[in-house]
Amino acid sequence: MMNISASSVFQAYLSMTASITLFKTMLNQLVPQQLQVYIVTKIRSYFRQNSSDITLVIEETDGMGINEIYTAAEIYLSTRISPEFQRFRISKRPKETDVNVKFGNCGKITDSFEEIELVWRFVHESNQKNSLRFHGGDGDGDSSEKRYFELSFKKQHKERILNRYIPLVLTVAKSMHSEKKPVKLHSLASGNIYASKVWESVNLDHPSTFETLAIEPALKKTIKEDLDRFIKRKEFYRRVGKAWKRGYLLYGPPGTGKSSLIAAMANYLKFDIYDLEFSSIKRDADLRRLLLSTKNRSILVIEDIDCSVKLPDRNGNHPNNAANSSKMDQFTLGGLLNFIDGLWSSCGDERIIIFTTNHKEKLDPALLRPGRMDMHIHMSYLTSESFQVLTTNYLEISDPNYKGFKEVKELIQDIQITPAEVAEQLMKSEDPETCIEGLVKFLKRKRTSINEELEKQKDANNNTTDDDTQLHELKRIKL
Ligand SMILES: Nc1ncnc2c1ncn2[C@@H]1O[C@H](COP(=O)(O)OP(=O)(O)OP(=O)(O)O)[C@@H](O)[C@H]1O
Repeated sequence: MMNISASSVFQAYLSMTASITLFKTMLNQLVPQQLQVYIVTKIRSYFRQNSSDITLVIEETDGMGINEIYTAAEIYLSTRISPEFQRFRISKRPKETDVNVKFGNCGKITDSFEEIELVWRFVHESNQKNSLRFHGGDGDGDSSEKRYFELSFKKQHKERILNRYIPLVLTVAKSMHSEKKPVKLHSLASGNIYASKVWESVNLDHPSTFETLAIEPALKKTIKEDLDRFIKRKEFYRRVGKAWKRGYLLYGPPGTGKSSLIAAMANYLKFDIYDLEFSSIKRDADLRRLLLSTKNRSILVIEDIDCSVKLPDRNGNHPNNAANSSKMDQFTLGGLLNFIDGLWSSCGDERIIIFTTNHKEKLDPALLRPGRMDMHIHMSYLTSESFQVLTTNYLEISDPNYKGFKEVKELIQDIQITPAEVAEQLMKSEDPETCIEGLVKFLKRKRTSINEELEKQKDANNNTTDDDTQLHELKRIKL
């Protein structure tokens, strides 16, 4: 038996390392870089590729911009990482809840589709380091770097892969992406009044959800069902030839949760919000440009429609008599309505538009015409049931018989109080009992002041009626 000592193994290792180093140096000196890359690529593809196979190359960019298939593949393949992988890339953007895990040092990723075996590879070429390597790093953004996926499969499946598998990858990635993406709030960038307005966005940081919303449970259910139906009905809208959009009018006193409901809808659907402030728009042309730059799957919000701008009527008659101003610089109600009904909604998909107002009665009837706003939602004062939602959220108390609740509910029935007012009281202490005691006192004070005001009005009108029913009705008038 041959006796091999540790030192002889070590010597052999040293000489082999020296030979490899010498070979590499000679290769680098004698063979130009680009030729090296070419040779390595050829050798690699020779070993990898079977002649009956075909390989699709999906580059990160197509020379003009991001290649959507590349981005989709990255997202899609993150779900296909097998347990034997040893190297991963992880990332997390602000407001994202999950950590994104992508493959790193990638040998190959196998997938199957309709019993077709597919092999994905991720390739990262970097000319900067004179090397070609399989790599998963994000790199430093150097333009000499090239990243792409290779997708290999049997030639005969080419049509099925191109027509069915790739679209599937795109769809899966789209839904995964929209689930994870933070909801954005776009508003008009302020600045030079002469410059064109543009949208600027921040992450919507509004924690409101349907669970935290203190509104009548039946109304909540109706709104959620309406949204669900809207989202599912792409084919329906197409069939009946209507733009895939839905309009909601939210009306009710300040502090009843109109803005909170909008945020809850956006969080529920994962739709971005475009907050359109009318007062900063001067012409139809600006409105058109801004609306056309909104994205699909979004909610366009126009708050306080009754007071944001003095809307001219459909014939262009301005309330302040705009006889002097040319029609070109006017922002007209017609311009807005045409866009809601026409061009804007039909050149995009999954559009929601929401108007809010504290005074529905002041709105131009053209806005309220049937078919324009699909659903009118009345946001009303607090009820016993919605009070319970607030206590669950603010005090973490869901027991309907908790000390003091009975009294609060009786007072709520007697006077009109907004969720915002009660929410404020419930935040005054960390101790629930103290909060409820404070709320009872607040509601009693409010009731007293309402009664006093009513008495004053009665005296002023010389109204001596003792009719209790009338007094009760008067009590429901909000101060
Ligand atoms: N229905 C509600 N459910 C839960 N919280 C509410 C509700 N209504 C109001 N609030 C609380 O009051 C605050 C103000 O409410 P919000 O801005 O949504 O009311 P609004 O009706 O839009 O008022 P405005 O008409 O003045 O814009 C919210 O941040 C929220 O904390």
